[in-house]
Amino acid sequence: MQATGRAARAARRQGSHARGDRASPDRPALRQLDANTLHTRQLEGATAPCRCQAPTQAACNGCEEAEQQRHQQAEEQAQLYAMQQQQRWQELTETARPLQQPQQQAVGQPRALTTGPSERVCARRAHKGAFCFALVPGQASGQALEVELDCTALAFGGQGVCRQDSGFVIFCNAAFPGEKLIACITAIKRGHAVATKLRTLQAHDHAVSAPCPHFGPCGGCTLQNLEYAAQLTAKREWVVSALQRIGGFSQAESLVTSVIPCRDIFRYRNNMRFSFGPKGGSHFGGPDPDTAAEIPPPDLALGLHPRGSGTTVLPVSTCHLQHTDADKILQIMNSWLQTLASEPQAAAAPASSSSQGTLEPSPPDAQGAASHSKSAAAPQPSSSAAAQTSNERQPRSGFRAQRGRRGGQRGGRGKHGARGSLPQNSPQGPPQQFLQELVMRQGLPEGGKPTFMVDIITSYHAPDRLQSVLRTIQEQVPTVKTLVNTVAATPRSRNVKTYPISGPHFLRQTLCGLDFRVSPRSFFQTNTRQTEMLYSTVALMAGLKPAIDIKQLPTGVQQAVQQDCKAEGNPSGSERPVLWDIFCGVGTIGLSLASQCSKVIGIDGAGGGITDAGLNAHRNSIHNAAFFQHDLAAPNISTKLESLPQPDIVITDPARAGMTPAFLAYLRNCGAARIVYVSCDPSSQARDIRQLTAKDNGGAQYQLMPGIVPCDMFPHTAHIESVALLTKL
Ligand SMILES: C[S@@+](CC[C@H](N)C(=O)[O-])C[C@H]1O[C@@H](n2cnc3c(N)ncnc32)[C@H](O)[C@@H]1O
Repeated sequence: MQATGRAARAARRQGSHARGDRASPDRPALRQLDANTLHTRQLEGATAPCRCQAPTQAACNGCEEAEQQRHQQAEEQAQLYAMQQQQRWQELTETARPLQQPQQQAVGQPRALTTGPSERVCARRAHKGAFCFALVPGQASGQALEVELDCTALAFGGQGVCRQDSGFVIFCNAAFPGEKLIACITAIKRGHAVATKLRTLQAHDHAVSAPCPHFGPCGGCTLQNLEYAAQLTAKREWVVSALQRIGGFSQAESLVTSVIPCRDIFRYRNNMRFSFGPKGGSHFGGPDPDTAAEIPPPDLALGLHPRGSGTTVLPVSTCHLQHTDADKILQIMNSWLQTLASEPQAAAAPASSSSQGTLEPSPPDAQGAASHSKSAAAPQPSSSAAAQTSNERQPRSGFRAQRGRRGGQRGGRGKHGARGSLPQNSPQGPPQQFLQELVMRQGLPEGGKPTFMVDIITSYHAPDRLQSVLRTIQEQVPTVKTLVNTVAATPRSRNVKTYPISGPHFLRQTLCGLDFRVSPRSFFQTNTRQTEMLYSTVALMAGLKPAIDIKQLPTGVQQAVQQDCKAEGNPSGSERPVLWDIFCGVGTIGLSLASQCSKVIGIDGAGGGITDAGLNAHRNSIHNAAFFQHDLAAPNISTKLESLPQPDIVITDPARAGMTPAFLAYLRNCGAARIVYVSCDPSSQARDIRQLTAKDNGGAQYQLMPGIVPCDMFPHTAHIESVALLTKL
């Protein structure tokens, strides 16, 4: 079993080889591949991007093999868990008693545990990378275990940590330090159990009332009822703890500064993604998502996923993290949805979907008068090559509102979801099969007056069906300057096209004194103002001048980045360093520092972002920056980058997964004097730092400098950004 597990892990780490290519993954044919050539694979009824390097689906066989090994390993693990469960169960039942009446609480009704062929269900869920709900052999149907817990800490991800006298840990949702509560055990895992809060016996130490009416059931904010100062304390602790546990830095407590707080803790998000889906409050006590297809189709709702469910949608009328104008748009969309529900199906579905959008352009303004007048008549798809969505690195929460694989009627590929083909002019179906997501992005052009881009994501192109609601939005919310319609066969589809409907086909953002354009599916940091704090910290760690007055940073952070990091002066010794902006998005970090560098090289896997980055250099008259599209997770990445000028400073800002071992090995050899590591996941950051600082790991060894700076980009959510400086020994 161990050998199988190792093989599967190795296959996953390295990516698989194309047929007949096992011995030579660096063959020239493969070197030409880039992110556009990535294909998808089919796993458990859902399409997922395949990370292997085969040029086509047909050429790929390794990933399939690795998946089979992963399945086998998961099954073996599930059997092991089943044995361990019995033992854990006894430990838990000492303090537990059967739940008499399942109770409906704000946090959700406990899921009834059922007797059944638990091994089969366990194995099935384990395949998907998730664990089973505790289906314990011998437990009577409808019974769950109620336990009294004391919460002592908040774990990364926002779960309350409740330690039993024996030391056994139960993670409980919606539990906060200092709180005494009653909870229901929902899963027992290898070293811990998972519980759902039923009711509070004694409030937690820093309780405040949450202003949002959807707080509780909504899966978006999880910390809104925790005082902001306590949120910051917990977030700093997550960074410290990851460095200790995963990075192996026992003195981490003294390495991490206080958190840079966010000035505006509400209405700070410039990007919100709401889902259309079957209406649901809480997953617990509701239908099993795996068997949802067997129950009658629920009502269609627009909102965020409730806590604990990735398949149903909690209807929301407001979100306190977005601008009030975005609330208005949300309400217009919700009213429209109600009218659709009350209309007979035929009325909602015009006979032909082939006509083009005929929406009246919004009144011309300084920003987009020209494109307003022509785009509605002849919508042209934007590039379908971009591999990333605008939300690529957003927190895994209600905000990243993606439907699950089998979410009732609209999950899976469905009839329009044939691999590789994007449905056009499909026969009209019910709204459930048409509407996928509503994305609202807020721009901040020079002058500081917000503008909005509204993107309705549908499973096929039928602009007539959106015309009435888009017209209402334009009439009632004048700050909406851009309307687009993205067509994606499935929510996770990579084969997508964005059709402009009205207004300029991009958003404008002012950041660090520069003017950026951001296309509908390009990444941009979600908290624009706080991004200036983040980038200024990055600049100081790189030994460069920040865009803001350093006095805006907390005193502890100022001291750390100026003194402890000895960030004054240029580390490379050369007058103007060569700076690499790795995972550069639309080029924001590199371009904001370009005036202090001899060259800026930006690299990202998303073609759309790279195109924007080039245009951004041009619109800001920056001539010493160049941007390249490369998949930095490719095993042969070093050969693709060898022709670029060597960096003095590397700024790396990967997505949540962090960097691959192959790319980390490349970084150790790239010769940079400094690596500034920006991350939105302390765990993957700590893991990668461990790789870069390890002795005898090949290439140069880096040392982690004191003054790791957490920066709160996402108040009220269980997410934290952190910036670390590594210098070459
Ligand atoms: C967190 S964003 C950072 C963007 C940018 N630094 C910023 O501050 O706006 C992460 C970026 O990594 C890119 N990315 C994710 N996986 C990648 C891969 N395998 N290869 C190259 N780029 C990747 C995404 O396209 C995205 O732009």
